[in-house]
Amino acid sequence: MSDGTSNSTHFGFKTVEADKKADLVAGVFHSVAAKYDIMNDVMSFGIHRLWKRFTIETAGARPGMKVLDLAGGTGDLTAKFSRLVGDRGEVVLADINDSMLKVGRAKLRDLGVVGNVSYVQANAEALPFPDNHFDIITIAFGLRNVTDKDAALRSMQRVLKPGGKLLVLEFSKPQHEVMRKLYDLYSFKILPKMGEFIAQDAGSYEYLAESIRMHPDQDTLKGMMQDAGLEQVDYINMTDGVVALHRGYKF
Ligand SMILES: C[S@@+](CC[C@H](N)C(=O)[O-])C[C@H]1O[C@@H](n2cnc3c(N)ncnc32)[C@H](O)[C@@H]1O
Repeated sequence: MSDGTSNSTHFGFKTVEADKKADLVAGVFHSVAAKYDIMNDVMSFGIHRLWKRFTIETAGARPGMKVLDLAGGTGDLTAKFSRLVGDRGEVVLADINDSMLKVGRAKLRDLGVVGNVSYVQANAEALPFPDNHFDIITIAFGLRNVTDKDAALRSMQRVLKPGGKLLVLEFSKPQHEVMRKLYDLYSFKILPKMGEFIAQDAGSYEYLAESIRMHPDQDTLKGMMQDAGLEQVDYINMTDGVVALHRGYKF
């Protein structure tokens, strides 16, 4: 999100020129791509699988639907959607980063997820799809990395079909002080050390912790989705609000 008064934005806790952020984010994901899946399991103690499972259940994908897994990375959601929409359906895994797309495509092929999945390198801020195209759009742990989040939400609203649903799964604000303190301790003291030990990359995991703190909280994101034209927007906190699933419709 630009700060509105200048051409600057946040990259974690740093203030950077808005047009530099995408390259900095690209550096992070080129660096973590190969170890992304193992790090997700280790860092979240496997809980990211439950957050994603709940997202899939909330999406309500049915045979024949068109689904966009935006910022889809290594394709955890795509794999599940592919089975749900079946041969008549279509899943597009879109991501700005070719390293993440390559890891995702190789993983899904190994899992036998082929036929109804396509891969597109795209920036969430300017989606290369027609208006009113998808029944469901998900963006999981992607939005906080996007420079212009408002433009991205407008772009998602544009490509959603009338009656379609947008789900934003993202880190958010823990609801209780005790949880906030524990979470800070974990994020700033332990997480970068795990990143160094497992992926030899403390910097990327420092960015992860910082980018989470800079991301809009539950109600701010809800307002941003409404401003982008989404309706009946609500959210569900998971793990005390460490993560929230926001849902909005286009009518
Ligand atoms: C933390 S990963 C999440 C991957 C996957 N959705 C998941 O939940 O495991 C964030 C992804 O967002 C992608 N990304 C960052 N900025 C983006 C943008 N502007 N447009 C599209 N994808 C973007 C990154 O390349 C990365 O693959």
